[in-house]
Amino acid sequence: MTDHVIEANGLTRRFGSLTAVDGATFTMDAGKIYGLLGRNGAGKTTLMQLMTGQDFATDGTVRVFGQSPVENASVLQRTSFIKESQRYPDDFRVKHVFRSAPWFFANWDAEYAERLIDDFRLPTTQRVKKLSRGQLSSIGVIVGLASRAPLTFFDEPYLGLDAVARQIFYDRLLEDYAEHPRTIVLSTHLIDEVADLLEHVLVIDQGRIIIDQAAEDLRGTATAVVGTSTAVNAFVEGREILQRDGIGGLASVTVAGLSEADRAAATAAGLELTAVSLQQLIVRRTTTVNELEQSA
Ligand SMILES: Nc1ncnc2c1ncn2[C@@H]1O[C@H](COP(=O)(O)OP(=O)(O)OP(=O)(O)O)[C@@H](O)[C@H]1O
Repeated sequence: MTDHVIEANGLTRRFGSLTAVDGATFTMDAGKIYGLLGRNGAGKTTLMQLMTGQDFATDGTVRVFGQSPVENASVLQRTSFIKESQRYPDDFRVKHVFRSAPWFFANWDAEYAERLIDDFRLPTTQRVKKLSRGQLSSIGVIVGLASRAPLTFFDEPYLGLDAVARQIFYDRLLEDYAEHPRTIVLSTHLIDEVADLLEHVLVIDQGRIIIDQAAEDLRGTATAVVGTSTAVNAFVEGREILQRDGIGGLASVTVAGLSEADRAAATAAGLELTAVSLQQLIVRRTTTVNELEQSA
């Protein structure tokens, strides 16, 4: 027995000739915040639909709480999936969304939802279809937090949310997670904004999981080496290069995996080493050499 909340094995979803999710094998544990990151069309939403039983795998398996999620009430009652494209009945007002939420979520905390409604300044008597894009997103964020589901997915939850509302979301998420640990999967393009929240990162590119690593370890996997072109080029020779920039006689080259001895050697050679942000790292890992050259 393992305590994996999710176990995917060779999980694959094809749409005709397009493979949206391609042999994904990974696990997710209880009580961790995961980032599911990748470029547009990489397969993030499709993967989340497979994990929440809203779509069927073409090949491979996914087990959620040890079972298949498809039409499985015992799994789905423990899962909250907040989607950017969530639709509500036409005549629904904001308060109706929150009144109906306890039907779907066993752990729903109505008092907490009330507090979040105040934080996000949501007008409860307003019709949902009249809400602004950001207000609609705050409904999803509140439902995701107050549902306290043991497994919560946020798929791009903040379309239209302003910077203040996004910060409220991050703060509440961390506070509530500390009191009620659960598995949270955040899919987003705003990688730098959420970087400090994430404990583990899965990066999907063209349907394949290309990074599956603790965020802490991932941060140390790339370093920019800056200095004179001659010194930088000599140092990076034979290493895995993720990005190369330069101007005049100066160069900045991002390389993978430097040991302590490498770092000491770089410093001794008069080179400067700077950390690469999670966002920069992922951009570099999911950009082809051609695209990098074109953008240089
Ligand atoms: N129902 C479908 N029928 C055909 N193709 C689909 C379907 N759903 C998704 N796709 C395709 O599968 C690929 C992955 O799409 P998906 O929505 O999972 O990407 P994503 O990583 O969530 O992208 P984004 O960040 O832009 O939301 C895309 O090429 C998309 O066009």
